Amino acid sequence: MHHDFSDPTATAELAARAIRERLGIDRADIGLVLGSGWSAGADHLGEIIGSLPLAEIPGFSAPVVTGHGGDLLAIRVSTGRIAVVLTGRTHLYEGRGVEPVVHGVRTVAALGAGTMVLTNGCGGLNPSWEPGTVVAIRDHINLTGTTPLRGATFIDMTTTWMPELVQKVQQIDTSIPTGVYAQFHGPSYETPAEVRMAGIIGADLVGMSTALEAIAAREAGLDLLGLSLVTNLAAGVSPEPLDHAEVVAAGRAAAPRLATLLSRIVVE
Ligand SMILES: Nc1nc2[nH]c(I)nc2c(=O)[nH]1
Repeated sequence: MHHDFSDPTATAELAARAIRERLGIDRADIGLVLGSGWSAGADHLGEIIGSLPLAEIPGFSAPVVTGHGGDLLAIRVSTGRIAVVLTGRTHLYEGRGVEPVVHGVRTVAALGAGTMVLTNGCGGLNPSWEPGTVVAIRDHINLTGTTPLRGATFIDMTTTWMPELVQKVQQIDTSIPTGVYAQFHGPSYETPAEVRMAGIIGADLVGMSTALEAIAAREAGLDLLGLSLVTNLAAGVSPEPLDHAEVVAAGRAAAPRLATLLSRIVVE
């Protein structure tokens, strides 16, 4: 499939055209990326208009993380708005460069959407945030050493994570705290020392996605909301070593609540 990112905007337009033609929609109002643990997030959003394997859309690839959907869904929510849902994402650690990582965000913008919801699974630094805790991202720290921006694109990042959308989430569910998300390159999890560093520089969450997508969303002028599912305590926060089975179990247990939360955010 098409993986020419010499002109990322043109590739996003190609992807948007393929989605319009194949799914019979002329635009989208909101885009969502479903990260680890959020796969049920699309279940109650509305009537599925159609779906496409990501690998069939220009610029996208099948996810390398098994168990992650790998489709793009178009859904008509009850208000008549169109949601485009990406049930998989490309991570920086796949070594394809930064453009494929943010291609989903740019494609959603090319479809005319005004809002982007990025969800992810992550490690938590706060010991009281048990696996299954949902945290609304209020700011991020990009520790990847790269960026999707090229040239003199000095964009302001002050309100990258739209405060009004964070407030909306907290009105929907007052138990949801806010936090600062730090993106590491991955694919290794952090060492305890790296987790301590992340805490010292102000992070509450550590992950391997989302910050680069947020930069692209800011560049595209999308209103952005980020929701993290704490699937594990970050390395060193608890004496237990990281256990992938625990990550999967925490995501599965939280799934019904996440689906309800997303549907209320999208519809209200
Ligand atoms: N970097 C990082 N990414 C993650 N993704 C998940 I799920 N848990 C973690 C974690 O503890 N650290």
